[in-house]
Amino acid sequence: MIQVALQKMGYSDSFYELLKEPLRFLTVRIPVRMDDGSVQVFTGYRAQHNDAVGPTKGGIRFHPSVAEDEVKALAIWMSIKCGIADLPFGGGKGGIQCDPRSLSLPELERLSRGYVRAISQIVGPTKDIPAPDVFTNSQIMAWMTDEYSRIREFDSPGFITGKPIVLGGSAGRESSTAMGVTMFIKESAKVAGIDLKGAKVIIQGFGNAGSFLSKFLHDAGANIVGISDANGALYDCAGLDIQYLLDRRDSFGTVTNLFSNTISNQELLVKECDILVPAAIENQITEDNASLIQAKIVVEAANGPTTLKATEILTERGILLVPDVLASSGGVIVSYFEWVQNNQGYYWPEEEVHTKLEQIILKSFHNVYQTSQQKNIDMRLAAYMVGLNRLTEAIKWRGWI
Ligand SMILES: NC(=O)C1=CN([C@@H]2O[C@H](COP(=O)(O)OP(=O)(O)OC[C@H]3O[C@@H](n4cnc5c(N)ncnc54)[C@H](O)[C@@H]3O)[C@@H](O)[C@H]2O)C=CC1
Ligand SMILES: O=C(O)CCC(=O)C(=O)O
Repeated sequence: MIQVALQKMGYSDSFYELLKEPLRFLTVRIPVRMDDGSVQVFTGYRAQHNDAVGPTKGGIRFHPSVAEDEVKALAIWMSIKCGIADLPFGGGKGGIQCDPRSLSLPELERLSRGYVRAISQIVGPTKDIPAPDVFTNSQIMAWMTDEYSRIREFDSPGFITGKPIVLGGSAGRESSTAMGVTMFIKESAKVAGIDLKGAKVIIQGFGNAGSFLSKFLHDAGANIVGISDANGALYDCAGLDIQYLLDRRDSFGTVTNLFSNTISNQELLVKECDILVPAAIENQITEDNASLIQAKIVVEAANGPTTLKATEILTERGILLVPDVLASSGGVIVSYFEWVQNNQGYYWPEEEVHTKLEQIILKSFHNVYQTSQQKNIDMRLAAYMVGLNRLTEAIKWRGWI
């Protein structure tokens, strides 16, 4: 995508050579004392895609399938995402190969602190600012802030975002990814001529992004007919009882294990709906199921849920696809606000955060949508062209190319 976008923008191959890989990539090994006295060694990564625009920024994922290529791709997507929202950041991302669901809280704390010790040389408020992602949360950000502050010997809230409010977190950050997706859904429903009231919505993933989203859309009058988690999915064309599901989900976004009438994640994606929101992991909509998707709009809350071949199939079928680098930007936008507030030591009320978030989201959506209309290209390619603009300009001004 980067190559195609750069060619369309008239940039030389040198730009692609520079941007096709992260500038820096660190692999670390983290020894953790387990509760039974044994030591387990975990592998972690931190990728910094490009810092021409400013410090790199992006979440940390704890998941059994975290891999080098995945972390690199996620860091590159963060550069595009920050570019579209016009934030003064490049892209970064981190991850630890682990299953936090099988760790005790003390083990999780030791692992989180060990990771910060291992990457502390290359991160920091003016270098690279992490945040939550899959299976990480504000508690983990709090331990990480504390560890980093101890290493540096001063309180450093600007080292990481997604913190609890009492440690310098921003009002609205926890629900910001979903709030952003909700705003994108409202705008895309308008251009697709869909009334959100009564629209049937399927959401894959019931964690931070998916669960808040189900609440916001339900409150906006949409009918949530399907949800899922790592164990399975629930579908009811008459609509699910969202409040009941929210009350019963665990801290890892799992709820379907309480039901016997579940279907698989793959079955859920092709069920009847108006709006489909993948909000879990990568590579869920592929050439195997893209022709079976029944939604009129697909809004990617997750990073990388749709392959490029599937993007082509959906576009040919006239389905409006709002790509990840645009649709999931609410989180990093409010993370930027959190970092700004930490740097100022002055904190904004939630309404101010929402107003500022909405301004950026509306501008981003219409920039990308208009580019796609004017150039007759799909929203993903348009998003890459908009997102690469600031980065390529910064590279030129710095004289790197
Ligand atoms: N948390 C944030 O601020 C942001 C998250 N995202 C993206 O949104 C997606 C979801 O992230 P979060 O909600 O933060 O994570 P989370 O850890 O809070 O929730 C993840 C959800 O996905 C489900 N899941 C995990 N593995 C799965 C599998 N193999 N198949 C189906 N479902 C599975 C989990 O059961 C859970 O319901 C990810 O792609 C993440 O990168 C994007 C932007 C910001
Ligand atoms: O909030 C952030 O800084 C990054 C969020 C993130 O990892 C993402 O948008 O994928």
